[in-house]
Amino acid sequence: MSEVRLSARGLTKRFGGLAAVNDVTLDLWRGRIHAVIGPNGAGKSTLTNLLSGDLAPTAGSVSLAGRDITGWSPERISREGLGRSYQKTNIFPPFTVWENIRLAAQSRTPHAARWLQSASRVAQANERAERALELAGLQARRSSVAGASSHGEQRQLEIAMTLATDPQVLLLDEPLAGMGTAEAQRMVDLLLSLKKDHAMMLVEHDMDAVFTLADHLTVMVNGQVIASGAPADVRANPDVQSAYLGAEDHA
Ligand SMILES: Nc1ncnc2c1ncn2[C@@H]1O[C@H](COP(=O)(O)OP(=O)(O)OP(=O)(O)O)[C@@H](O)[C@H]1O
Repeated sequence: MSEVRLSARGLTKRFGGLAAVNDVTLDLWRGRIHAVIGPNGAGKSTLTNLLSGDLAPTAGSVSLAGRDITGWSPERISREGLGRSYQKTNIFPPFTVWENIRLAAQSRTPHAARWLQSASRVAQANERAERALELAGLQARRSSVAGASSHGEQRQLEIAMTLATDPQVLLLDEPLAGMGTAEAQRMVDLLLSLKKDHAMMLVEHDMDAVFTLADHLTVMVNGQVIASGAPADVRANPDVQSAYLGAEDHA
């Protein structure tokens, strides 16, 4: 059965006089992909930063698995089960694919415990890394130098590094950016395969991918949610068509 893993209520972020995110309420459910779309400057990245703890909200609250995490640091939120990938690749290019994933798995260990790495902690990190490598379909690339991998493989690696922290919730910021058709299809398949065990929020400009992947679609314009619901209903909404497409023309 689906369950809410992450909830935002009345989330607002002001930068001076600008409300970059204005009273946004949304739920992320395990087993569902929730896509957030909107023209440039709509507030999608700011919303993602508020959910991950990279920004503190001006107003509103966020809860993860029923626990209020408003104002927590990104590291603490990550340890609590939220994984986030960034628009720009975050990998260590000279290291191998495996080493990158292994480092990400280790980052899950609290700082204080890293000096006292017991054999069981090392084994747990190795297990998480192994599982993430497999989930992301990167077994064949295990020993490749990350920086020498294709753009698509680097984005896959980033997802694997996020998975290595064992998240319940995944926030994915434009995972298909800069990909060719074949790479994009591989990423779509990967995201679909991760849906069952995760609650996922996807910020993406590739509309074909959005309509293939999304179970729920939210449209933002000027910091506000103008529509949210089943993708077919949202697509047919005249407000979305005029506001979103109208704004996109001027983006
Ligand atoms: N740190 C900041 N200081 C001031 N204004 C900001 C800051 N970050 C974002 N903004 C403004 O907030 C608004 C929303 O920006 P945001 O990057 O969240 O939009 P977006 O929907 O992610 O856009 P894009 O699709 O281009 O990534 C924009 O007007 C932007 O200029």
